[in-house]
Amino acid sequence: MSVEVFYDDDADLGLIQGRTVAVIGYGSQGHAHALSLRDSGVDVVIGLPAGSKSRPKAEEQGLRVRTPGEAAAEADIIMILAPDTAQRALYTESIAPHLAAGKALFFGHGFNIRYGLIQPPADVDVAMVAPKGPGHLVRRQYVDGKGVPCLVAVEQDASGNAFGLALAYTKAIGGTRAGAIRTTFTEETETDLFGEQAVLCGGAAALVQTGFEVLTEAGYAPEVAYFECLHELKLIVDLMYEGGIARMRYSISDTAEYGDLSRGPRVIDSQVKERMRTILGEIRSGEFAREWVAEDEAGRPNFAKWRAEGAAHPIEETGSKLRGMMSWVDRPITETA
Ligand SMILES: NC(=O)C1=CN([C@@H]2O[C@H](COP(=O)(O)OP(=O)(O)OC[C@H]3O[C@@H](n4cnc5c(N)ncnc54)[C@H](OP(=O)(O)O)[C@@H]3O)[C@@H](O)[C@H]2O)C=CC1
Ligand SMILES: CC[C@](O)(C(C)=O)C(=O)O
Ligand SMILES: [Mg+2]
Ligand SMILES: [Mg+2]
Repeated sequence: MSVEVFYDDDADLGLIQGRTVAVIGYGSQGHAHALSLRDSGVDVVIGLPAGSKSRPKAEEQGLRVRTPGEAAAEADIIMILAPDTAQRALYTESIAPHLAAGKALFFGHGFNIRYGLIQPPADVDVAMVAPKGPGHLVRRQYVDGKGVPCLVAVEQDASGNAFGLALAYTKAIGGTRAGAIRTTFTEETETDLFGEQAVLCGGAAALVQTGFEVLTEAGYAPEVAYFECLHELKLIVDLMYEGGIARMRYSISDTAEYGDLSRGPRVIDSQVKERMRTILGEIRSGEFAREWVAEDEAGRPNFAKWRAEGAAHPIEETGSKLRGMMSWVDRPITETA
């Protein structure tokens, strides 16, 4: 592999065990990091605003909960796991006043550092530990004695051992059991945004909706179109997840495979690839970040409109009826700890 990968034996838990970590935010990632850090012998304090609905959840787990400013003040390492759009104001109001030489500022995603929205002082370590999976999986794997691979990066090495400290943190949440890959804030941020926009979320959702529209507009039953364009996608993606595209092609019929090989490149053609390059260009130039920050500051009018349009798409009504027939689907996502 061309990347550097680090495992448990490369990381020294002792670097973090004697120190206090403030986990700011207790959502998907925050709860997983906090509980696993605590179970790894790290002193953890949670930072949440007074009215946060996450407070009772953290307190039920026996965690010490303070305001973000109080938590930042008492911690040596401050991990920001609040929503990306909340981080700039949170940093300015509650974290920056409590930073001092020798402290470390950690992130779970590089957005605010990559786009200069947060500019920490030169005498603190700035690092990232970004698990490559949702927080509930991160916690479940840790509890099962396993781990989710993490991307680890250092933006600023004031102490001379910021990477060692980040690896110790990664070990404490189980990441080095699976492997920690060294990257940069720039690489993590740009690839994460590209993946979610062009392929995983934006690309996949538009592909599913468009396929459903083509079938239903041609007169096919929405229920049948739903199965073909959305429901079965999970079966196909699970095969890819387990063994790559090759395994998926091994498992499907020859008829499906011939259709895949001959028609797939006609759907996702060179023009789509060119538009993907444009989207990557907007991410790299900062255009997307500026647009998203402005949208957020304006109260998210387009976000709300597009979200409502998506929720009103006919595929949602069809899906909600069909999922009612499948007792194993629609299970709420519950925390395992
Ligand atoms: N979700 C994921 O799987 C992944 C997320 N990340 C990154 O992790 C970070 C956190 O994301 P995620 O866990 O999804 O976030 P969530 O939306 O799940 O949780 C956010 C948490 O932050 C709290 N919060 C909201 N505003 C503030 C504030 N001003 N100060 C302090 N806490 C606040 C929320 O409290 P309340 O409940 O009251 O709203 C909630 O507890 C982001 O940088 C994200 O990009 C990285 C990898 C994967
Ligand atoms: C794919 C979406 C993601 O990037 C993630 C869970 O990794 C996110 O920002 O939520
Ligand atoms: Mg991601
Ligand atoms: Mg993301």
